[in-house]
Amino acid sequence: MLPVFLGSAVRAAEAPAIAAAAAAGDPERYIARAAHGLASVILRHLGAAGLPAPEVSGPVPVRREVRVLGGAGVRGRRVVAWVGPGNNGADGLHALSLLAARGAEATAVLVTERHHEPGAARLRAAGGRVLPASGPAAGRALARAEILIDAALGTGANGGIDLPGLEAGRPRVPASAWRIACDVPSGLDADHGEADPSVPAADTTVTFGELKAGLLLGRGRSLAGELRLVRLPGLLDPALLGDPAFSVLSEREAMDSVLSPRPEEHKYSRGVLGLVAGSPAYPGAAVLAAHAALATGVGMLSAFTRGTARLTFSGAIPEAVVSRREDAPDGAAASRVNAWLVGPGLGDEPEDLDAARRVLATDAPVVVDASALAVVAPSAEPSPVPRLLTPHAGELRALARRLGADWPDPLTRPVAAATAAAKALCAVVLLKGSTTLVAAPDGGVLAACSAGPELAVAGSGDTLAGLLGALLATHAARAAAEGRPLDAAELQRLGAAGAVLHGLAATRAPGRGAEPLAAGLRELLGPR
Ligand SMILES: NC(=O)C1=CN([C@@H]2O[C@H](COP(=O)(O)OP(=O)(O)OC[C@H]3O[C@@H](n4cnc5c(N)ncnc54)[C@H](OP(=O)(O)O)[C@@H]3O)[C@@H](O)[C@H]2O)[C@@H](O)CC1
Ligand SMILES: Nc1ncnc2c1ncn2[C@@H]1O[C@H](COP(=O)(O)OP(=O)(O)O)[C@@H](O)[C@H]1O
Repeated sequence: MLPVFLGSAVRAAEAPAIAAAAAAGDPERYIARAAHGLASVILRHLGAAGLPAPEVSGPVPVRREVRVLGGAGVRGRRVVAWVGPGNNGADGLHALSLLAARGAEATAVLVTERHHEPGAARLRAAGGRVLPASGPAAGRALARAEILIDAALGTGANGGIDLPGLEAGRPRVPASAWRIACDVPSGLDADHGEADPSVPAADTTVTFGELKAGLLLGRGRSLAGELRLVRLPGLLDPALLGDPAFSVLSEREAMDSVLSPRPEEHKYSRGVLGLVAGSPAYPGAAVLAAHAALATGVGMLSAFTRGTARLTFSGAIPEAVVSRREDAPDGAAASRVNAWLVGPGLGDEPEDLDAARRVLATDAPVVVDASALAVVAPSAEPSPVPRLLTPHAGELRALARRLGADWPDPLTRPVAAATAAAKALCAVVLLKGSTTLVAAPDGGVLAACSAGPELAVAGSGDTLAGLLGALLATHAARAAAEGRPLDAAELQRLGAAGAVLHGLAATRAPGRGAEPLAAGLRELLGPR
């Protein structure tokens, strides 16, 4: 898991080391190291060697398009940096001088009058140019740029960007230029990912010290592009850094959460999922959830649906045992259920909501999705097995309204919103979005960043719900065999794993829309 911190926490945690370096007569110690990391990422991208490897992480487990420039080597490459007034600009100047020393045609475009003079002097000494943004030479350099480094503002940015040089230069950069942000795209809020329309988008962001939450939340997810982390050992004071805002689950960790059946297992020992879903108005959601559960791997699917949805469901999912809705959760077909999924296409008639309430009153693990969220009530006590709730931002807002809860807004403060809801409801709350956050009642948050916008289709949430139901059922069965219940931490991890797998499945799906996602999941997980 990769920890992610608020940008403001990283900024606070670097202050003592920076002050100490300055007091020791070495004020540029960390700037030089950050610049070395930035230049090294650019050189590697160009297939050029020349700098000893810094601590650069491999790609962060966040779904991105990686842009590759044609050609090889750095010699003669036209690299231009927007350079601002603070240390971010200083990083850019130092990185440019490293590239200039290796033969790049390096140009700093000063977007403010104030800038880091030693960095500018070093760039000139290495053969690079330093130009004011207002002059014609800067315009010409920008118009020919192959690589554009955004070093205008870093974590010291406050308010909207007011950098006339940046504003004027932006339209003149060729669309083909590789845009690389130094630490954060200029003007992006590094805590929450808020950004006004003036924030320039990057293809790649090279960030320093630790990953900043704003790069993964809100607009940051698309503005930051591919992420590279350059660690600067000794820079950050752990006491000031505090706990991560959240941690990103890797693909490997997600894949490892899927249990393979043991040779001696039978359908009941493997895990039975009780599916309370589908209604005459929404028969398809139950089918989508069922396909995803079967693709993830359950021993048996016991579905409880009503009206004409029963026929639709039986026809589509021949291996499921299909019962009447009123038989959940007490009928014979429910006796072996290890975990429940309630909600996809459930409907909101009184009988639908009654069924959801009955399932929530059991002490089996349950995924609560879609309209079943309407029966969730606050709880002072955790149930023996916590619930996994799967709202998107709109559903979480509706839940807060119904309960009269004063939770932060899930769109602008998703980490705080999911955490507040998890605490108030004593449940694991999986807040769906382009970055999906999974909060546990004890306050820890995990994140899944594998999803792309192709998941923004009706029915993809039903697929996620089925996937999550299968993970819960198989793990609950395994835990029961070991004589223990699933705890909140396990449920949270399974929630995050499911969200990561959902995003990965979309990359393997044979077509667009929600229906092919289950095939993508089968392809991803192989026979289980
Ligand atoms: N420190 C280190 O050794 C290390 C730090 N690192 C690097 O330092 C970066 C942080 O540097 P930083 O603290 O100097 O802040 P930075 O983001 O460059 O800008 C602040 C300047 O911009 C100005 N300004 C602010 N908002 C503005 C606006 N809206 N419109 C216009 N101007 C605005 C602001 O002016 P002020 O408002 O204070 O008058 C101030 O002059 C960090 O992101 C990383 O890249 C790495 O090298 C690792 C080691
Ligand atoms: N822009 C996006 N990028 C990545 N994932 C997305 C995006 N939009 C939606 N998703 C994912 O798609 C799913 C949509 O779920 P939901 O809104 O419940 O849809 P439905 O109920 O119609 O099936 C969620 O898992 C969400 O995280």
